[in-house]
Amino acid sequence: MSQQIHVAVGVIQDSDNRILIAKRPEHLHQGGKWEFPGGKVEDSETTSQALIRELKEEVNLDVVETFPLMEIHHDYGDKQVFLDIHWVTNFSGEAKGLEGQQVSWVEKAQLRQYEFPEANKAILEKILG
Ligand SMILES: Nc1nc2c([nH]c(=O)n2[C@H]2C[C@H](O)[C@@H](COP(=O)(O)OP(=O)(O)OP(=O)(O)O)O2)c(=O)[nH]1
Ligand SMILES: [Mg+2]
Repeated sequence: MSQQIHVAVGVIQDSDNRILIAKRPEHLHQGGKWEFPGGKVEDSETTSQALIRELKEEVNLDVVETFPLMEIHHDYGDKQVFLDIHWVTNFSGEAKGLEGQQVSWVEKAQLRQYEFPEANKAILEKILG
């Protein structure tokens, strides 16, 4: 039986109400699709510690405050994920793809034009209403 992967995910919104998305490198699971930045929660850390660490490592942002948004369990067949998703509206720094990935600030109304992993459909429903 394969283990579920616990992932801390940030829906990062700036003062113009734009959302930060990043393109997953092709060689990764769900590669080539756009995602909300985040990554695996390590055994030694809380979800919020993981989120702070991942957003610094991946997109160069210093998180100040987060609020729980939703939790999603999804089975991709080859991988089971538990996405622990938080709003991030309070942060500092300039967003940069520090792992070479493309990052983009997108108007909410434009988000549906991007291809996301299947599990993200519920996130889009929630934030777009
Ligand atoms: N970050 C993120 N991951 C997502 C989203 N939607 C979704 O299904 N996932 C899945 C894809 C991956 O299977 C998993 C995240 O794992 P990952 O490999 O990117 O984790 P990581 O950033 O810690 O990367 P790694 O260096 O440990 O490999 O969650 C999303 O919006 N953001
Ligand atoms: Mg990641």
